[in-house]
Amino acid sequence: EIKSVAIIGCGSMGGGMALLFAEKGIKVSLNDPSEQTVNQVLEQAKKAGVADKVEKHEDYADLCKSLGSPRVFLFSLPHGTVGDTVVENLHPYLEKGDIIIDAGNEHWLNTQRRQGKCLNQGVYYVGMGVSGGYQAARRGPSMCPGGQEIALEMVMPLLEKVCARDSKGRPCVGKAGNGGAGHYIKMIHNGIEQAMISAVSEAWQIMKVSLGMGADEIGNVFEKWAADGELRNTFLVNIAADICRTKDEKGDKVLDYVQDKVVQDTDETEGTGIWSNEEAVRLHVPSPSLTTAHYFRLASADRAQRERVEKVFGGSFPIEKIALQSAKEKDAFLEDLRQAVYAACLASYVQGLIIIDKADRENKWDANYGTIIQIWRAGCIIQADYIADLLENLYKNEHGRQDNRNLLYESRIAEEFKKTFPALKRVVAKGTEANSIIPSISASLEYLKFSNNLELPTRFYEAEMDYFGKHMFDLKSEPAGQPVTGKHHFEWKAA
Ligand SMILES: O=C(O)[C@H](O)[C@@H](O)[C@H](O)[C@H](O)COP(=O)(O)O
Repeated sequence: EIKSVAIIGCGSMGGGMALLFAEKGIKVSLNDPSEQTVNQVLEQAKKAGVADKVEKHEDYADLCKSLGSPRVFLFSLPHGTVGDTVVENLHPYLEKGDIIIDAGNEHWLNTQRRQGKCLNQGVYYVGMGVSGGYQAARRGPSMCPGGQEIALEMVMPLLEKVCARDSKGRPCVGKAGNGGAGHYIKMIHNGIEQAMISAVSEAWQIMKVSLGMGADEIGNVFEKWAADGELRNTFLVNIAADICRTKDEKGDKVLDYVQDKVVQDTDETEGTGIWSNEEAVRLHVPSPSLTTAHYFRLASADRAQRERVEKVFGGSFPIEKIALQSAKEKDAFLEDLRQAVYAACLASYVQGLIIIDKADRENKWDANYGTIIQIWRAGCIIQADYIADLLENLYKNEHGRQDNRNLLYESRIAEEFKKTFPALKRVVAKGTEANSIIPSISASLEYLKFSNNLELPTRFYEAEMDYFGKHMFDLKSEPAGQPVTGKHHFEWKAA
């Protein structure tokens, strides 16, 4: 049984997990290049009454000596080369059977590379997505470990001690799959997270600007949405109500002085938001809800550019009121808005899970979809009870499946989209009329429209590409899925 763990990287996530492990009786050895950061955790450990369980170690030799067997090292580090440097510096002190758990938002290819490298030394390397933000790291996060079966088997009891649990008390941790599956699935979680946050934010602005509602009234609507129905206990809707109501010590609404930009280093080329969308494109998975949300984030991040463009345009396109004649009409529109946000959230899940399925086939991770849904049931940012129930039932007996797991093939999913489609369309129609900014909600509508249509305007798209590029088209008469496609070209010239 694992009774001790070394935490390398004691920032908000690592520090939170250190205290959590200590509270569960695990002996914790801390290491972080910043003395101040380590001392902060030691201070918090004192306050939490677990000072006897937590100690700091400046060098790796000392850190390794402090651990019982099997020795477990948990990394909470920024993605990129830092992880390689730590593995390199730990290398001389590592022994056969040691286990490294990388709990950062690392790129799955880096994880797989390090898994291979460490295995040469008989050291196991688990790439684990940890979700729920710093609050969850302290009280019990959702965890998505992937890697060698034997290592997952060994660490699971430790992780189940500290993980989030769902409303039925079930642990939100499980074997996500082998290789880099754990970090890959967390990466896609973050892509879905961005799309859901975008949809909730778009709904917020429609209520605030186009319906002229006050912060408390909007907070009440979010609370109502999170209490029951398709958005019940959706984490991002739960916190949306809090955000609308949060006041500072002077009694001012904090949201009122938050700048409208999602912080993103404009020269940042890494990060789960970027990678998840690169994967969508690379694997040919149409994921407009995810990708649009990411572009929206990028556009927001470069405020200076927006200010300059606003000047060139002589102002932005004014967001207008949505004319609603009565309280009854307003309630009906708010209900449409609720369904539209739900449809955008479900579309994000569907797109994300199709990406995971394609990558899983490519990398033979033997990902377990029932487990993925259980991991996302609580403690994580995309937690959404109704969607989890829906998918849990679908994935009940998923093992041994042959065909690809495209959730759009599921009649149960089709029913949900058909049910919400009219409301989603009305919101996009009224929102577009009022110049509301609804990139993810409208992208989700387009996604539903082009995903089941057999007369797409892409016929003309292909004709244009064949006209100038000899792109070779299929014939309408040829059944879809023909082994060889694109056999026909025509020398287009107006007769
Ligand atoms: O589950 C979580 O706790 C979040 O998904 C977290 O891991 C995520 O990375 C940041 O919220 C996004 O931040 P950036 O996209 O700015 O890295």
